[in-house]
Amino acid sequence: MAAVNGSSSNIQGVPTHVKSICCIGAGYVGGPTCSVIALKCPHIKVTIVDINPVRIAAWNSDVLPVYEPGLDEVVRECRGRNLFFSTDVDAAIKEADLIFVSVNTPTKTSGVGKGFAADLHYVEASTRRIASVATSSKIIVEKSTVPCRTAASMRTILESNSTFAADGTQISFQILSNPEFLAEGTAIRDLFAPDRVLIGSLDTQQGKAAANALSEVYENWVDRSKVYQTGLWSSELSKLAANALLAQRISSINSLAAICEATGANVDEVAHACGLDGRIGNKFLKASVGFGGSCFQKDILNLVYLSESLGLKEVSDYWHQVIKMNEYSKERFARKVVSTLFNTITFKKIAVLGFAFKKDTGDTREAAAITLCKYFRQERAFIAIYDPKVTTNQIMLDLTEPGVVDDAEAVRKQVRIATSMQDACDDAEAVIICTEWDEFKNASKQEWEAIYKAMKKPSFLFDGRGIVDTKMLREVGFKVHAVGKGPVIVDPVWA
Ligand SMILES: NC(=O)c1ccc[n+]([C@@H]2O[C@H](COP(=O)([O-])OP(=O)(O)OC[C@H]3O[C@@H](n4cnc5c(N)ncnc54)[C@H](O)[C@@H]3O)[C@@H](O)[C@H]2O)c1
Ligand SMILES: O=c1ccn([C@@H]2O[C@H](COP(=O)(O)OP(=O)(O)O[C@H]3O[C@H](CO)[C@@H](O)[C@H](O)[C@H]3O)[C@@H](O)[C@H]2O)c(=O)[nH]1
Repeated sequence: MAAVNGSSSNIQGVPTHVKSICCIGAGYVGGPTCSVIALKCPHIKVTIVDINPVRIAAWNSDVLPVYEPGLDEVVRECRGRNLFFSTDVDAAIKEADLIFVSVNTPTKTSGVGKGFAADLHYVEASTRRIASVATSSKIIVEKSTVPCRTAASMRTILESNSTFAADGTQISFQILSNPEFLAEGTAIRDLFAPDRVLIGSLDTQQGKAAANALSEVYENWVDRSKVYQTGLWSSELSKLAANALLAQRISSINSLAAICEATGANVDEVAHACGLDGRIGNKFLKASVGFGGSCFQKDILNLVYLSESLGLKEVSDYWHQVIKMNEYSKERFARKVVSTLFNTITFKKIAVLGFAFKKDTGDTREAAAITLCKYFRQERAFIAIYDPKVTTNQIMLDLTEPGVVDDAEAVRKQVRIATSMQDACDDAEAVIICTEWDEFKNASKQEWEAIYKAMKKPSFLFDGRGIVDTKMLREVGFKVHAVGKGPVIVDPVWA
């Protein structure tokens, strides 16, 4: 293996051929994204750093902190070769000629913009760290999802604090926006073959040179035609816009699911019929209990806040409705469970299949299952949860109300973590499918028969993801409710 280190050439202080990359933030984005860069660019040294030593230790172990199909193989191939995970943030900053800032940007929980605006203090801390330790010119890349014009704040911080290199020349920073579009569960596939790579830069010679240097990194495996260079603000806004448009489709189909249930129409048929129109397209029209994940809600709230700050109240109200519809979908589903179980689930056992916000990830951020389980807890049900990837600790943490005395103990009494579908469903009155894991989707008729046999009668099944064969399950004996597919048939004479 050739040496991966070495200094790069530059145009007016902008590194033009990237040799060393630092990624600040070893999370769901920084870890997989920069591991794939290391795999595809063996001539570049990639160091992923984080202030969280537990996370870094996990990245250096056999059990990575992020579950993603294909990620283990990527990391195994490059780690120790040109991919390194470290807590030494300063050393990695100093060595790099390009730095990805890939830290978390959660919704603010206090202060101005509470509940809507993005909390940018992790981005600012990283930027200040770069400014204080850098001893050479660098390209700084916003990978985190940020509000429009964040790059301007970063630039001000960097320029106000920039120092001199060893040869006496002032060091300079070029800021790029390069939002990430990967979806969890398919991150490696998405990174290997992205629909597009978006790079925003200032419209200056140095800005363009920096954008070209980053483009050159991606062109090691992505066709140049897929790299789209724009202005900085368009790039920042495009990330929020893309997520808002995707989430809007889900809220739209979920609103139609409610109409389907009231009329007897089938939402899958409606989605298919609409999706056949090339202008509409068939993707992202799967009705569900509601969308989850760390991004959609956070980024739309960010867009709502941005619009309101700009005095665009109607625009802000418009996007806020996407979130409200999602909340309504989750609540409508939970209410359906209670009303179908004869208006009470107190002391009844409810089996919840799936806790992650989607399949093929262990991530539970904003998962619909959390909202449902909290609702069931308030109705004083006993809950048995099975998820193939989410840990017991994570589930207990997610269901415990912060600040409520003894709630952790109460959760332990009310919630049991099961080891299999069958284990969760034994003696239950109802099964609730919250995540579309293949294990649930592909369960055989015999498996469902065994589950049915072990449940209380009547046995109800609520499919929040539209994945099971409702006809087959009705043959087995279940009373089935699937989102957007008509009313629950409790008594066959009503059929
Ligand atoms: N999760 C996704 O699928 C996804 C996809 C696209 C974009 N994004 C965006 O990417 C960003 C990161 O998301 P994530 O899911 O990876 O978050 P994450 O919480 O999993 O990871 C962020 C990491 O940054 C670290 N960090 C925070 N401040 C730091 C600092 N000053 N120095 C070093 N490390 C620091 C944290 O310890 C954490 O490990 C967010 O802005 C998010 O909106 C996420
Ligand atoms: O037709 C659909 C598609 C998705 N979902 C749900 O929507 C949520 C989000 O799914 P998905 O978008 O596949 O996963 P994320 O990892 O949240 O990815 C989104 O958020 C990322 C973070 O910004 C972006 O990078 C991705 O492009 C964007 O798809 C999940 O709960 C899904 O179950 C539906 O209910 N119906």
